Amino acid sequence: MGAHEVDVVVIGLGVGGEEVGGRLAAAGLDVVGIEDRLVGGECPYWGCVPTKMMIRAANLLTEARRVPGLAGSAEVTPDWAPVAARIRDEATDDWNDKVAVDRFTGKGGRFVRGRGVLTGPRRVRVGEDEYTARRGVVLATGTAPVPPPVEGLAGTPYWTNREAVEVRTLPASLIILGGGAIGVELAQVFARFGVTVTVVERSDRLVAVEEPEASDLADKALRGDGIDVRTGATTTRVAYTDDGFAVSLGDGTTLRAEKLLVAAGRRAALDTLGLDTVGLDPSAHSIATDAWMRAGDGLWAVGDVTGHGAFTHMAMYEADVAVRDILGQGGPPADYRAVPRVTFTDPEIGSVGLTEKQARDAGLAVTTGTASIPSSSRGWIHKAGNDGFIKLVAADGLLVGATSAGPTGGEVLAALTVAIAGRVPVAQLGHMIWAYPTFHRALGDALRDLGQPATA
Ligand SMILES: Cc1cc2nc3c(=O)[nH]c(=O)nc-3n(C[C@H](O)[C@H](O)[C@H](O)COP(=O)(O)OP(=O)(O)OC[C@H]3O[C@@H](n4cnc5c(N)ncnc54)[C@H](O)[C@@H]3O)c2cc1C
Ligand SMILES: NC(=O)c1ccc[n+]([C@@H]2O[C@H](COP(=O)([O-])OP(=O)(O)OC[C@H]3O[C@@H](n4cnc5c(N)ncnc54)[C@H](O)[C@@H]3O)[C@@H](O)[C@H]2O)c1
Repeated sequence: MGAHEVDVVVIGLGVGGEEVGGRLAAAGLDVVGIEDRLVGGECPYWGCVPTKMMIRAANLLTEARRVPGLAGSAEVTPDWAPVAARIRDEATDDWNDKVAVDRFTGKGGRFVRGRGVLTGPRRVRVGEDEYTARRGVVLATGTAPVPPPVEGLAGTPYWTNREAVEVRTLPASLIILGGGAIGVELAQVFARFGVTVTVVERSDRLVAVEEPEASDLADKALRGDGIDVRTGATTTRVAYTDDGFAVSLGDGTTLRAEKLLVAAGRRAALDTLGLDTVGLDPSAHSIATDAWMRAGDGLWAVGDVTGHGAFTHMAMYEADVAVRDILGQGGPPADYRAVPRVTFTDPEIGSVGLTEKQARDAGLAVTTGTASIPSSSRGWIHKAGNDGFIKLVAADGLLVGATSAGPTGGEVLAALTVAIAGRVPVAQLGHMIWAYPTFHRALGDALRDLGQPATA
């Protein structure tokens, strides 16, 4: 057992922890970074990066299928092998983090592979070693999938996003429990590669955290890909035999498939972190932080564990705030008014800030404006695959939320994010020049619908 004194200990070197640890080490602090799995975290190995490679491949297939009527003919033969190879060779190094560990130690950080546990204020144990951190400890331990409490599910070989990303040979059929971001993105990927997919969603709509119009669009898109979408569905039982999975629903239906993917939400695993030793609640859903990501004296938390939105850009943002606080560099504290998020279905669903309902529930005097992408100039030109819309939510002359769905919905979202973050008056947005014929020019239509005299 060794006792060590350092400046900062970072527990969890995923997206947020690697950013904090690397930057503090590069600034000259004595930093120990602890990671029990792979440095880089969920995003590069089982999350954003490989799933977006899968989506890129699936969308290529669909674009080729849209050739007839627009550009001739195309014969499309899906093959998962190049996708599986790309995930192994280009994204994950076959789930080896040597490059990431070297990146961290190259900045001067000291790396420890193991499970870090708080043992008191500014104190962390990993294996036989105990670290005292002069400046403090940063918690960046992310989230893990939560299997729903469905009879028979535990103990079956169901997939999480891990197995879905690692698959080499596609199953013939797949049931997905959960129609949130993971569920809808992966449903479309596998369906486009020829897998028979059923999505079972407990609430009455897909991507239920988004605007109802976005849920309708996702529903239409998934059904258009031949996916069997069951919303408002209660899963009562799961059984597994050599023939595969049988999922019983509350309406008496039994669904069968070769594989079952559970994408029913994720949660921070806080109960084994030793939070009680620093006066925090180990049974909490997330770690409460102030605007400088402080969770206590000499204690910071960043990324998924803070519960501000499980996104890589959020982990990076909060990492930056924490680093500036630890180094005493000042600058703006965390501001969550303009958090963008993109569900990478085809069409992409981007959103920022509040939904209409959230804004009304907050007591704001809300007005909305919408525009249809297929009726915009660019949408009409685009034709096949042009579905989408823009919805603006305004109050007191400012945008407080927006959704941008369409072929490049996530990219169009950038303008709306700037407008909300920069508090650009909607009157000013109405007089802006939007390039013709871009997808983002439909913002002018939505502003007109909002009552702004947008340039025609
Ligand atoms: C399938 C999928 C697709 C996604 N797609 C997107 C996307 O397109 N865009 C987007 O913005 N976000 C996406 N996300 C979310 C994104 O991956 C996360 O928001 C991001 O990884 C959060 O970073 P983090 O540092 O908070 O946590 P993580 O990346 O989860 O890292 C936490 C790390 O802490 C380690 N750890 C935990 N406990 C301990 C301990 N006690 N000791 C030592 N180490 C510990 C873990 O092993 C892990 O490596 C996706 C997620 C999934 C699952
Ligand atoms: N593009 C992106 O940015 C992206 C992509 C994937 C994941 N993520 C992040 O990862 C997080 C986790 O993703 P997720 O999709 O697992 O969670 P989620 O919380 O977004 O969605 C889970 C869904 O499962 C449903 N559900 C829960 N229990 C169920 C049950 N028993 N039967 C049927 N449905 C059930 C919920 O109603 C919900 O709609 C997301 O919230 C997101 O922040 C982001």
